[in-house]
Order: sequence, then structure tokens, then C-alpha cells
Amino acid sequence: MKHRITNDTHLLDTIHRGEWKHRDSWRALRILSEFVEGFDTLADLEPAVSVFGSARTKPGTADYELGERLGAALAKAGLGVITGGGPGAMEAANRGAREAGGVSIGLGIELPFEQKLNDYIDIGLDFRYFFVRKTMFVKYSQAFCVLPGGYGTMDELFEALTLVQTKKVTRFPVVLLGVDFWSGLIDWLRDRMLHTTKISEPDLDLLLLTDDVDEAVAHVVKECAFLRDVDTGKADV
Ligand SMILES: C/C(=C\CNc1ncnc2c1ncn2[C@@H]1O[C@H](COP(=O)(O)O)[C@@H](O)[C@H]1O)CO
Repeated sequence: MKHRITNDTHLLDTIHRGEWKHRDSWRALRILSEFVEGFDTLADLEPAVSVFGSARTKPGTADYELGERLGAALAKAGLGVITGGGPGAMEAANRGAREAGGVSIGLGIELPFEQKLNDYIDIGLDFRYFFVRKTMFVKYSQAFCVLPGGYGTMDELFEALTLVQTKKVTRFPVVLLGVDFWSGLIDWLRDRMLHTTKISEPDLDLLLLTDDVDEAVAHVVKECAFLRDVDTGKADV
């Protein structure tokens, strides 16, 4: 299959670096404009949660249904739902949110193959650069909920954990949904990373693992309330 060359590909191209020397300066302006468009569109967004998960999750599967229920439960709790705007688990969460009357947001990404935002999005943006889009996920959400997924999902999960661990963001709840899928990873984090002191106990405690969407949403809502109290001076971080 023939793949298109994307803007990210050009930016990260090391082979033709010389040729891009001058063009990269102009590319910086395009990157800036992408930040500006994201900030302008999302600045007034109500409290929201980013939901990540596999682009390959098929409608009708248990994982898709979990995504739909999660999207709906977040919407009913008054939280907007932000996803990568693609198919699979992203579509499921957007669909659940939209059908429950919530605000459904999709932050799409230009990919080398044909790609469009899923059909369940109220506010949609398309990004050329992955790193700009990733800034928006963190900046405009109060928490991350992570459904079963592949490399893309892992990248988003571990970026969030790194930001919390390094205190770039504070009290940012990260919930893993799907005990069967995630427990092997949690065991490995404990038995390998923690055991060999690559992380510490509080780093592991950053994650809530559950199958229960109500527990996930209650956890997020509790943490958001705490953050509001910090904001108004009623509580301390
Ligand atoms: C693979 C297919 C389409 C990919 N389309 C995507 N659209 C939007 N966002 C995507 C896409 N693929 C990955 N992402 C991001 O990564 C996460 C999912 O990656 P995973 O490797 O599938 O776990 C997701 O949260 C997105 O933000 C055609 O089926």
C-alpha cells in the first residue's frame, strides 16, 4: 500500500536534514499556528477527560462497549470526553459521550494513510504534529482514562505518568480500564521497575486499575473536586 508523506515525517526526517534546514524555520511557524488554533478552539472547554485506546477495537466487542459506557458515564458526570478522534476505542468513547448528551471532542492526527474524524464528534480538530496534539490532551483534560490499546495508547499513558512523576502536572488521575488487559503490565511495573528501584511506590500508586466505569468516573470526579479546592485555596497539594 502506498503511504502519503506527512508533515511529522518531514520534520523528523534525518536523511534530508540539509535540504530542510531553511524550510524548517518556516515549519516552526506552521507548528506555532497549530498551537494557536488548538488553544483558541479549546480555551473555553468545560472540564473534560481524555480517553485513549486502540484504533483497532471493533464495534460490538467488549472493549468497544467498555469505551461507550465510559464515554457515557463521563458525560453524565458533566465531563467532556476528548479522544484522538479516530476509529476503535476513540470512536466508542466519543459515541458514548455524544449519545449521553455530553460534549464529545476529537483531536485527529494526520497519518500516512487516509484518515477522518469519527462520526460522533461535536468539536473536532485535525493536527499535523503529534507533539502539538499531545499538549492539547494534557492541557485541556483533568484526567486520562486508558482503554486497552497498542503502542499509541502506551505512549499516551506513559507520557501522562512521566508528567505527573516529574510534577509537570499535579494530581492528574490516570485510570486503566480493563483489569484482564492491564494486569500483566501492572505486575511487570511492580516486579521489575519497582523491584529494581527504577520507580518508587508512589509512582505505582498514580494508577487506578478497574473494570468498573462508575469507579473510574468517581475517582476522576473526586480528584477534580480536590483540584478545585486547591484552586480556591480550600485545600493544599
Ligand atoms: C490504525 C487505524 C487508524 C489509526 N487512526 C488513528 N486516529 C487517531 N488517533 C490515533 C490513530 N491511531 C493511533 N492514534 C492515537 O494513538 C492511540 C491509539 O493507538 P494504538 O496503537 O491503536 O493503541 C489513540 O489514543 C490515538 O490518540 C486504522 O484502523
